[in-house]
Amino acid sequence: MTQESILTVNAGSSSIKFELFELGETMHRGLSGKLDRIEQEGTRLTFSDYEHAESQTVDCQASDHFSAVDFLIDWFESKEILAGVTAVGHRIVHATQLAQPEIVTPALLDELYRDSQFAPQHLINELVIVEACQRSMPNVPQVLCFDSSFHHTMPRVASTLPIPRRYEAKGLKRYGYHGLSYTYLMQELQRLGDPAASEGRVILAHLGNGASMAAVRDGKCIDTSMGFTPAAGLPMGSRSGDLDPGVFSYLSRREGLKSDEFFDMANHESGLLGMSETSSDMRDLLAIESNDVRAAEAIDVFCYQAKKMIGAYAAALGGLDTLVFSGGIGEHSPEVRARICASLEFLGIELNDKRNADNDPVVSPMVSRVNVRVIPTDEELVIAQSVSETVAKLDRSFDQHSPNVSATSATNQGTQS
Ligand SMILES: Nc1ncnc2c1ncn2[C@@H]1O[C@H](COP(=O)(O)OP(=O)(O)O)[C@@H](O)[C@H]1O
Ligand SMILES: CC(=O)OP(=O)(O)O
Ligand SMILES: [Mg+2]
Repeated sequence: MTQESILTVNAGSSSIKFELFELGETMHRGLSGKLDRIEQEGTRLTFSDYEHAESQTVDCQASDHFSAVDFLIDWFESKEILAGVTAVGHRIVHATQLAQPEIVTPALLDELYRDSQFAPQHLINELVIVEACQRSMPNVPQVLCFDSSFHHTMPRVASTLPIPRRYEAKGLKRYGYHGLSYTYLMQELQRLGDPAASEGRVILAHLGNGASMAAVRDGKCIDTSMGFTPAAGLPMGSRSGDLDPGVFSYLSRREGLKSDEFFDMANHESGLLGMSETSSDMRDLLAIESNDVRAAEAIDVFCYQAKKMIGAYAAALGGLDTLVFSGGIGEHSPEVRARICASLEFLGIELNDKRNADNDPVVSPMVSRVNVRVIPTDEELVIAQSVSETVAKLDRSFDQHSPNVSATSATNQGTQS
């Protein structure tokens, strides 16, 4: 019998991650993988089974995101991965209004395509893969899980952009992203028994290729560093983060830079990559910084801006109880955590060198005013949980209206033989 499962899809600007959660009495992790380096040299698919953790790699001949999606769906079908899939969950970075996961409808897809300029590097890529999954699994519910939902609790003082009021009616405000990661981190804080999870002042630092922070008071987000688009806030792998608006007007007047060129510069050529002129990857820069002043400066700017953001959020929260590092850099780099936290003792932030070097779950000393934690994020689990809850709700409403129909019985008849 085919194993029933939920498929999660997390499409980013240059990668698509997926994972199967097998359904039984409890959910079990199955196959997972990542198609990365999309639109670069050497696009490849790496996958592994949870049980047999050794990963395998397949080369992918894809010139753009669209052909990479086709490649992935063909690979799923060739491996008969989709036959048991009863629901698919997608990470969608932006939805202007929606606070809860939603089952996709044609009207919702149209609305998201209309809004795609809110997150131009992400949203189109994500919607293309939703449609590909719909074509391949026409009878399977596709659940959209929104990054921006986590930040709906932000007060107006944090979400309002200081530009003429008329633009707000057109949707120009600060939305915030990385919300699925933040949802997981708050869930973990709760599970670990950290009292600040429900009552207290928490800063969550998701430092990956994209980087942001969120300030959370009594379990609710009150501010976050990404804003109208995911290009705002901290410097990132290749995104600038916050920029003086004068930079665009100056470059457009002096160098004739067009808005599309400015977009590419700020999103693809800036951040660690732009400052180091070498790489957007923190590991590469840490490896060469002792001999390369540009790499050293790029890391310094990244850590300095992160430190300032912590100071700003401690002020917004009226103090700090817990600081969480996550994302590829936050989880794996003792050096970056140490540089960010240096001289923040006045806020109660201290690191224990040994624990920090070991990437321990708690990297602050045993007795410390602020708990400094390292929590590996798990956006996939949040997506799978949301799918399971959303489909259960759908089942209940089917049960009320039509007792013989069940959404979870809708396995992928489109690909089953
Ligand atoms: N051991 C490490 N030390 C420093 N940086 C690391 C380490 N491992 C991963 N990283 C960095 O994490 C970043 C990628 O983060 P990740 O969260 O995996 O990215 P994505 O946003 O694509 O999900 C890269 O800059 C990478 O260099
Ligand atoms: C929203 C965002 O920046 O996501 P990522 O870090 O996955 O690029
Ligand atoms: Mg990520």
